[in-house]
Amino acid sequence: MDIVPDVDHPLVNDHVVPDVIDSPSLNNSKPAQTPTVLSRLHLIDEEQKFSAELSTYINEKWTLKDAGFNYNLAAIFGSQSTGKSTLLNRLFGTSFDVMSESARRQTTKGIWISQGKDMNVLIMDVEGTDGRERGEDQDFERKSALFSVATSEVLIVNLWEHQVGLYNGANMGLLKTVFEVNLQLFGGNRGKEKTLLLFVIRDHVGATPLANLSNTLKADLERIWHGLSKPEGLEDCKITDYFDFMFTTLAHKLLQPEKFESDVDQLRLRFTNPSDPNYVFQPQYSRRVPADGLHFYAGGIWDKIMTNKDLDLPTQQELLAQYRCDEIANTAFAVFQDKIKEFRQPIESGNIVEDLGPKMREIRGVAMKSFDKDASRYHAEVYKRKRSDMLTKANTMLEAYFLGQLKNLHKKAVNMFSTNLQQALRIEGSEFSVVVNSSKKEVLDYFLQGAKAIKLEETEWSYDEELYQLEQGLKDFATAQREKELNKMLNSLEKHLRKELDEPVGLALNNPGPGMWGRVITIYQRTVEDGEQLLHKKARTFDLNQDEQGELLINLRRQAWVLLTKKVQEESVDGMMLLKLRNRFEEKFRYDEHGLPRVWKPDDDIDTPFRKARDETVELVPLFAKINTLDPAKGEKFELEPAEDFDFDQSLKVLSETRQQEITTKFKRESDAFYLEAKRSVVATQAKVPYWVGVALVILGWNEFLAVITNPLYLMVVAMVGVPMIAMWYLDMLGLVETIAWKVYDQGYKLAMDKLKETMDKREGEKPQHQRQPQQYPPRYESISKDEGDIELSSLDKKSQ
Ligand SMILES: Nc1nc2c(ncn2[C@@H]2O[C@H](COP(=O)(O)OP(=O)(O)OP(=O)(O)O)[C@@H](O)[C@H]2O)c(=O)[nH]1
Repeated sequence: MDIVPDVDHPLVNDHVVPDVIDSPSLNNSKPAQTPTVLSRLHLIDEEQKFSAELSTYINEKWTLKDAGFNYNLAAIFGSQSTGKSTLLNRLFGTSFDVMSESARRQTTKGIWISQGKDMNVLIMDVEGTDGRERGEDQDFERKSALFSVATSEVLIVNLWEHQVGLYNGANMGLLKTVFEVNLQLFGGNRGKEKTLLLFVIRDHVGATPLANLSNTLKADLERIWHGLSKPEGLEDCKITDYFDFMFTTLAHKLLQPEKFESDVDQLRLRFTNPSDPNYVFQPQYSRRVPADGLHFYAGGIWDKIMTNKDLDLPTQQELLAQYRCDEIANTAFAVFQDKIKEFRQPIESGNIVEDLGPKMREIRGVAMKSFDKDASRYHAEVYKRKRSDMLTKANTMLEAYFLGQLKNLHKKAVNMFSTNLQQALRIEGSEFSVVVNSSKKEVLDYFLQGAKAIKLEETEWSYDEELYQLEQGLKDFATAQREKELNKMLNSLEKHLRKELDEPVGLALNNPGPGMWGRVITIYQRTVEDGEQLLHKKARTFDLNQDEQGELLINLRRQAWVLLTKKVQEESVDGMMLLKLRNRFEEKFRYDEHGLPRVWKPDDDIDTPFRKARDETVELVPLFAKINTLDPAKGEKFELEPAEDFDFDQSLKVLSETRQQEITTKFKRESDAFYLEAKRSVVATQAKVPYWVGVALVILGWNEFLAVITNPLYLMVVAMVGVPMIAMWYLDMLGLVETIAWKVYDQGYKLAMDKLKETMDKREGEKPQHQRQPQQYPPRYESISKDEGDIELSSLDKKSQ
């Protein structure tokens, strides 16, 4: 086999990642005792494909995920088989393939990358330049040079001592390529991003001092630089604008192995010890690519190189920053979203989340911190932009909760206002306007405090609109509440008015007479005065203005008046009127001037007092025709302002002409009963049967008497009819029986006549038209005159006799 491991290494198969390698110690030349896992990656293979595993290696195998900028990247260049891999393995403890001593063939193909042992340094072992294996095709050489310059801070140029000064050697061709691609990459950014070229001169036997060798190399480099065709505007640029140079030598590995080892140890310090005067990873060489973004950045660059597009590093760095910042933001945002989820349910169900402001602030802060930690390493402008995007996005999501909480605060404030108002108004003597103002202040303070607590910094959230809405809402609520309370007050005032009016007015009307309406108006005026005083007292409580007070007073007077007229109407329905008239009539007819009940004697004149009493009573009816509004106190007529739904004149009317007549008629009929009763009481005292009539009755009726008492049937009939008759006679109720009998007779007669008329109509209808006779009916009950209420006194006299 051609390929053998380095003399100090165990066997390493070509392109196979070893599991365990005994790496040399980095601090001294003795081999390390502990086996160490070191993984290398074929970053760009022979097919020029970029490995998709770089990210996995960085994050998992090399544990550089959180290294940020705290890592360095170097690449090694040089002709084939010049001990590049050997040097790297020695320097960094890596496990790159090394060619066997015997067969001088290319071992490194493409680009390999590995982490240095116990250090945050990544090393790229680049395929050696020679042209022998790839023929004259320098394509890959150029591509790999471009890739290495774009990504690495330090380029190690490996060459044998005897190659120094051979201007046309492979190394000089390589360096020319490096210079060209560097100009292509950083042409416009001169001085900003420099690359360090570290020349390692191998197999230095010591005949020519390093200073001479480096001067020769420098001269060659200058010459190459001058020979380059530079881009426009950069014709005068110097090589030192883009490169720093460092030169060192290593002893012959085979001839001076110990010296070789100690040289390597010294050289390693330049890579590992920042305080070393020749420390290579200086900040000016950094490509500013955080470790977690290297896979994207390097992949993007290789992609550009392969597609032969202009490779513009700043753009690449911006692209990287955009990609990574988005990735970082998404990760941070996922955690953020998960955390804020807990607010959703309570806010949507109308609750107020305690400490929402501090909680939102903390969750947002954690998300932004997590973003800042990783993203701040990237392109400053992009980072700033992405940070602002993320903040806006987070604020937008939180704003929904801010607004939701505001709404809930608003609702709660209104509820508090309502409860406070209700409670305060229940307290006796509390003034509405004072209660409203203090409650309003309290709930607005509550709302403002809650709203301020949830307004986060770096937002343009505003609660002004909600505050305005709340103020309006409270105002409307207070107005409605005031209206309600006012109505309540007016209702109780109405009750008060009714109480004040009802009884006195009823009394006044039950004692009808000329001064009746005067008394009623006096009662009304007194009630209104009382009501006005109450209203004035309440006006202060409700903060009523002059206009409102004036309107309420007008309403009060009208209301009292309506209540009064209602009472008058109630008192003047037929039943009440008849009662009033009957009472007055009884007073006059049944009682004497001393107020004692009258007992009529046979010689007494009943007709005259009856007529007088009835006429005087009937005279009262017209009094109820209309309310007389003459105020006795002022001596002038009282009047109320008319309104749309109130007609004062109409309200004065009590009894119409027709109703007056009806009531008069009804009353007259009722009074007849009193007259009859009076008459009957006189007849009863007159009806004394002579004694001989009794004797004659006994003698003449003896046989009949015996026939009756001996015949059970007769006896029963006599008992059934006679006993009730005797009882009624005894109780002086025969008059009533007589009245009923007459009524029954009258109704029976009417029914009979109607039936007869019906039969005759029927018969007449069956006859032909020319045979029909004009109808004649028997006269109705004769004793009822044309004016039904007026019973002829003569006929009444006849009947009573
Ligand atoms: N003379 C001498 N030979 C060395 C030195 N270092 C390594 N070699 C030998 O040089 C040969 C090539 O070594 P590699 O490390 O494979 O060289 P390379 O440059 O990586 O080779 P490619 O990857 O094929 O380009 C091996 O046989 C090594 O033993 C050295 O310092 N001096």
